[in-house]
Amino acid sequence: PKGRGEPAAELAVMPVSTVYRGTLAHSTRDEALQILEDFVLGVDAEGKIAFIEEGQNVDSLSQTWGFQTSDVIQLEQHEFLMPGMVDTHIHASQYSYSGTALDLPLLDWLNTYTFPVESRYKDLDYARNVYTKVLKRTLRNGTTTACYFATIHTDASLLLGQIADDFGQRALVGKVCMDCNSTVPYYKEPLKECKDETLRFIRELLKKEYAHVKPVVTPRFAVSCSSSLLHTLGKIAKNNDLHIQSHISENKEEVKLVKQLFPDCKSYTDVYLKHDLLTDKTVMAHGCYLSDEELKIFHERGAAISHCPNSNLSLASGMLNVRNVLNHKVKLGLGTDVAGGYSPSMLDALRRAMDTSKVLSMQDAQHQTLTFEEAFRLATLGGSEALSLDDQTGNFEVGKDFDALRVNMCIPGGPVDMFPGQGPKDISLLQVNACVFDIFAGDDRNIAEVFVAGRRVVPFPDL
Ligand SMILES: Nc1nc2[nH]cnc2c(=O)[nH]1
Ligand SMILES: [Zn+2]
Repeated sequence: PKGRGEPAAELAVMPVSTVYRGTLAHSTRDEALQILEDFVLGVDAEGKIAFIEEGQNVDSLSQTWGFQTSDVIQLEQHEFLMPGMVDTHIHASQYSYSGTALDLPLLDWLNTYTFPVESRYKDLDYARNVYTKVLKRTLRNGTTTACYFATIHTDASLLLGQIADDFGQRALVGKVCMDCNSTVPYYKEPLKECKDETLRFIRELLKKEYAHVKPVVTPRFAVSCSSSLLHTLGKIAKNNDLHIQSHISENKEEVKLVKQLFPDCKSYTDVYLKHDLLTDKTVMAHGCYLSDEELKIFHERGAAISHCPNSNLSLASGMLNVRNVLNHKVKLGLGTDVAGGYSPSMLDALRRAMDTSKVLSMQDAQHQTLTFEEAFRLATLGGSEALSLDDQTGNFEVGKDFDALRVNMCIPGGPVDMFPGQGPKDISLLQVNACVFDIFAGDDRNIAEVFVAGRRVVPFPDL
């Protein structure tokens, strides 16, 4: 296979620009967490992974790929590289009030806090300030790919795309579509305007030809959208082969309301299915109350779920049974769902996913608890699969983009204490594993560098 021995012919002409040597931790199809001790990883001039080989081969690799062994970046024993994390569901516009306003259930929360705040993004200066901060905050926390909800405002949504490109994050950006809102009537668009503006958003964002920022068709959720709008958006996504994102079965009241609003549909899933919104490029947030039958439809369509455990707990919405979703072979990633979730950190999402699974285990002794390794996979490779971006990112594979975090568990003033061995030669595999597992207790202080497609995006350059 490529990257094991000789470079593939088509890669041979591409010189490597950076080579790392040390511990790599990532997920594969077969292994939730694979820890490769003393490996070398080469990144080519296009930011793609050129080779991944055992460290002892460094001399022959240097000849094959034309680099100096003295230029190899040696990671310390308390450092490792892991894939950048994929936030499959985050409301960039809600970052301005994250950490507050978590005292109401979903529908009241939307009406009381969310819609009034989102209406402010008509003001591009307001939008620029919040969107710049959310980009910096998520990147610093190791989110190399984010799937964003913006607001109903086209120009502010385009601005979010531009800021993501400026900072170098891989992003799907959605202009929010909603034509129903009886409680906060100033925050919606008439159907025709919503359609025209969505088309303008897609056209203008694609015209920019950003390397890693793409539009995603974004009906807010079935409650906020007429059947005509849902049909229109299904068609737009199909005609332009675009991603789709929305919310589904997050909260019991919401599920009840959707049943009333769409009496001809068999289930919440059926609403999206009937409107051509359930494709292999769809990611639906939450899904706490999906039936097994609905999960089967997700599997058949290749549609994904974004598990947002912080939000599910903070808004007391429900608990997704991740084990059941995985058993149905439905694509699954993690989302922060800022600001229903109070933390923009994917490490927090990883921890909350495990907490939720442990609560389910307390309630049902038969429940098979999610492991750290599985949660790690959901935060990285699982997320890239959920967004159908796993051909480009999600783990360390030759040919994929180098989206990576350089993690340092011994950062001065950091949140965890490490007790490493005496030196690189003495370190046992157990200690290497312990180092990787410590990221579970780590935070952004431990994320020393962040790379997207080979470009170093953290620490921030002076923009
Ligand atoms: N958590 C959450 N759920 C939603 N359902 C519809 N809109 C939203 C939102 O903004 N956040
Ligand atoms: Zn959401």
